[in-house]
Amino acid sequence: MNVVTGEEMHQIDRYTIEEIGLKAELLMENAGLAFVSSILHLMNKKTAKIAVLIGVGNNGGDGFVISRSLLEKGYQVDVWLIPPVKKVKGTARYHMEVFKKCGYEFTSYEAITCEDLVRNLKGKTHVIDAMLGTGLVGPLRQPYKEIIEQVNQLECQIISVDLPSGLPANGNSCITDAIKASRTITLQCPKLGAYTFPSREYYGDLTIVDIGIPKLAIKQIDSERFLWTEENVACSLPVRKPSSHKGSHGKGLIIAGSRTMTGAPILTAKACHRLGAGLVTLALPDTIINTVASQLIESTFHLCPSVNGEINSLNLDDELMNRFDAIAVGPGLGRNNNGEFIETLLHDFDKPIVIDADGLFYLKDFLTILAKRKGTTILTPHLGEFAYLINEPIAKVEKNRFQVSRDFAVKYGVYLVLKGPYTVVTTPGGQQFINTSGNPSLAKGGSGDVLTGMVLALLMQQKDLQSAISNSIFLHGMAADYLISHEYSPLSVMASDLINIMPKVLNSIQNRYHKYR
Ligand SMILES: NC(=O)C1=CN([C@@H]2O[C@H](COP(=O)(O)OP(=O)(O)OC[C@H]3O[C@@H](n4cnc5c(N)ncnc54)[C@H](OP(=O)(O)O)[C@@H]3O)[C@@H](O)[C@H]2O)[C@H](O)CC1
Ligand SMILES: [K+]
Repeated sequence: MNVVTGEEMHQIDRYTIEEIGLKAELLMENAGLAFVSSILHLMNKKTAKIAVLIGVGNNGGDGFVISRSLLEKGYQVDVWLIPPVKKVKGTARYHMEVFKKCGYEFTSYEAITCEDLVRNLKGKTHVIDAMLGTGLVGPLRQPYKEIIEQVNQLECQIISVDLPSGLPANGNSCITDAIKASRTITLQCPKLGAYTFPSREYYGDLTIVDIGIPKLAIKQIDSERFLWTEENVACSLPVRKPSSHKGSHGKGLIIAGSRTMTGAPILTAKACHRLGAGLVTLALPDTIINTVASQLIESTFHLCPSVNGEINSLNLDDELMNRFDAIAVGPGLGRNNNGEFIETLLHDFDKPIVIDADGLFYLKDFLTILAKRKGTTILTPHLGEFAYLINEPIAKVEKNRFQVSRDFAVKYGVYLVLKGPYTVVTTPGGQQFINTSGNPSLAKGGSGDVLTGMVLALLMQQKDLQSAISNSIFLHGMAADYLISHEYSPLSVMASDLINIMPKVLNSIQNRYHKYR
């Protein structure tokens, strides 16, 4: 599913209307009806008292269709038109006339004061925000500003049409005043701002509804941003052939661990086994082998000479190294040596390498080598690690995370996994895939180590690397979602729980989508 900017959405609308010939009035009707179908379950017809706030443009036009549809169904609805009536034009005007001809009325904000409106809204159970949508330009003007300030203080449910009014669709501009919705029903394509912070916090729960825009119109924009959903995972997870053997599912090497971080290699290796890797070897500092090996019965081990309890060199000749199909390096390595073995890997190993955690810390010194590397490289930083890697403040990375991660991935020819809420995977070609699973229970030590093992496992089993990476991230988040919907709280989930619950997560996805198997 494409994730679009406001401008891209307008291009899609234009193509649908002008080239394909679907009438704007019909699209608006579809939009309003799809919105209503998706909220009916939230409203009790006997007790719901609904207000619809209608703006000057087509978002307001959707509001007229929504109001008519709810009134036709017998709901109690008060409708408020915010701009002067004469300013309502085009498709919105058409639906305003239809609304009136059906015998319904609205109150014009022009004729009353803000206090009158607020008094009325205080008695409502639901306010539908159809004031402003993707056509917002610049800082919010009056009278929307004063109305939005008041609406945000109400205690009722606020449901926004397409996006919360006052919020820029693209998310990265400065937010002054915007509706703080309890729920947003987005029309056809999710907007970029819904996956950017702090913009996302204004959306509340997000639902995306189909309003009948043809796929061909969406293809025209040549967008490079997509959502990666459960359905994408279900259709692309590897299926084992009856004739397969352990060599068919990859031989992975994990270079991890140090004297003070013995848990990281255990988590990474266990997660890698759990997601189906054929063989997993752990390269560890020689001093911690007993501690780690006692927790891992499925892995084999390679001992590396250590200094200060951290790996100092790999002690792997080319032949030995090239027996592996992929390598993951970084979890719990420590930062007290010079990390020259990372340079060796980048030079000598031409198959996929996943670099995480302290591996990324060392990588900063070898970025020129990274840019020249022929083999595939996958970097999995969180915001802080990425900000350090590119020498920028965290706040700047957060605000422009789509742009900065794209710039980096294209410049260095890597797959960049920028972790956090709505983790973004950027391919070396610049396409971006936004993850839709997960919850704040993942913000805990060890959860990144688990993800690294999962990425390593799937990339050895799937031809398409982007699917392999996005699937690992989705399953990792889905494990956290599964846990908190089954008696865990976001406080209690531990990284090892993600690994332990994975069989149930895989089963649930495979059962639900058995048509793809
Ligand atoms: N996705 C679809 O296919 C469909 C979407 N629909 C809905 O249409 C809106 C987008 O409609 P549009 O008319 O382009 O935009 P808005 O509804 O946001 O209104 C734009 C007008 O708002 C005024 N404006 C702009 N910026 C500000 C501001 N900062 N402060 C106050 N007012 C502002 C301005 O009007 P003026 O008269 O004041 O100049 C703009 O012209 C989309 O979001 C969907 O909800 C269609 O229904 C169907 C298809
Ligand atoms: K809106």
